[in-house]
Amino acid sequence: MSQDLLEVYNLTVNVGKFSLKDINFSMGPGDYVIILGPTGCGKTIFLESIAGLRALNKGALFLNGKEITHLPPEHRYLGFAYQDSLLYPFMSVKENILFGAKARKMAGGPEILRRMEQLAAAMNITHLLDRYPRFLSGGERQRVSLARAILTRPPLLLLDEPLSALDQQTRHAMQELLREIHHTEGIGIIHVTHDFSEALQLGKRMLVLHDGQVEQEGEPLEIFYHPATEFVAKFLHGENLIPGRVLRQGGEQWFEYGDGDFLLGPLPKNCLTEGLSESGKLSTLLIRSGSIRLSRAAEGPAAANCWTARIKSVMIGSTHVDVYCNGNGRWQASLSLAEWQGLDLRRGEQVSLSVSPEHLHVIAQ
Ligand SMILES: Nc1ncnc2c1ncn2[C@@H]1O[C@H](COP(=O)(O)OP(=O)(O)OP(=O)(O)O)[C@@H](O)[C@H]1O
Repeated sequence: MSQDLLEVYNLTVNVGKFSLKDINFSMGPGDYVIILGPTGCGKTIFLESIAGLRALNKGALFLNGKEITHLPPEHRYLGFAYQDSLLYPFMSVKENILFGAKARKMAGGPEILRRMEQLAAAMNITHLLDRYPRFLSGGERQRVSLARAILTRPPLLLLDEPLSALDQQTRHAMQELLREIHHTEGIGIIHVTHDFSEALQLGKRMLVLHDGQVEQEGEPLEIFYHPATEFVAKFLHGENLIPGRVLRQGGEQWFEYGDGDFLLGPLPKNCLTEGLSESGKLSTLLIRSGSIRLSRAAEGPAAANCWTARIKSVMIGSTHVDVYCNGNGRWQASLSLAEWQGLDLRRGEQVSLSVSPEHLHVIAQ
């Protein structure tokens, strides 16, 4: 039986008025886990608790089956890269990168120097090795911090927004490098980010934190299309969130909104929080903007899950176009630039909007 790399039981940490509350979590040796959440939800405190930089008020931590709850940080041998780098100002870049290895009495050998040079080359910081941190840009400091955290091949790497200061091109290159390091070296990674597209690029698993608690856990795309709560839906920019009620008709369930004037469905079997249709409770429908089809206004009787609307505004991006429409509510549809050009539509024109039932997702309020 393969052992978990990290097990977290009922982790509770109080810092001033803030608390991380009863977090339970485990990950295998090769897992890449994303921690996502708004500012102040406790992402850094969570990483710091695992690293041993914050004492637990309650709970226990195990690394490779061994309890580390009370072990000092330097005996946990984890890698940690902070968002703001935290490099030692009186050490050169090279000395900073080698610092962790030195603390573990690994420095000096040709092998560790070769690895340092390889990492520096991969991160494009070879030319900076003799510089001091104050003469580096924010993005350069982040790359040095990452090289320092990875150098000793820790079993678990904790990354706190490690790519936030990088321009888009360097960020993509570093995401690629992180993926490669994770793949080839089998290092487990917990990566904190605000950026959902980064979560999609890197993580197979994601924890969404909210106010010190785990709000939802799962695969990033699954959470994107099927958020468990309104908070998660809104945090992941749920474009079309419509208040209404779930109705049972025959053996099927439908979503009624707009004071009972409109119906969408039947709802897919897997999208409901239990008992919603029986209780008649207010709930919220989510339709992702990419799941709404937009076409020139159709003639003839309206089909199921198809309605007429008028284009209110259009936002043209480099790869896709967001079209905002009014009709049976307010809607945002997202099209590829090529699709939009093919339709040749303007603001104020009438369009048909439609959605397939499998793209309807209901959240309890
Ligand atoms: N030393 C401290 N004393 C009191 N409160 C603190 C202390 N350190 C952090 N906090 C508070 O704990 C909460 C969680 O902080 P944390 O840094 O973990 O948030 P975060 O999710 O990492 O935020 P961000 O995305 O902005 O980095 C915040 O409200 C913060 O103000």
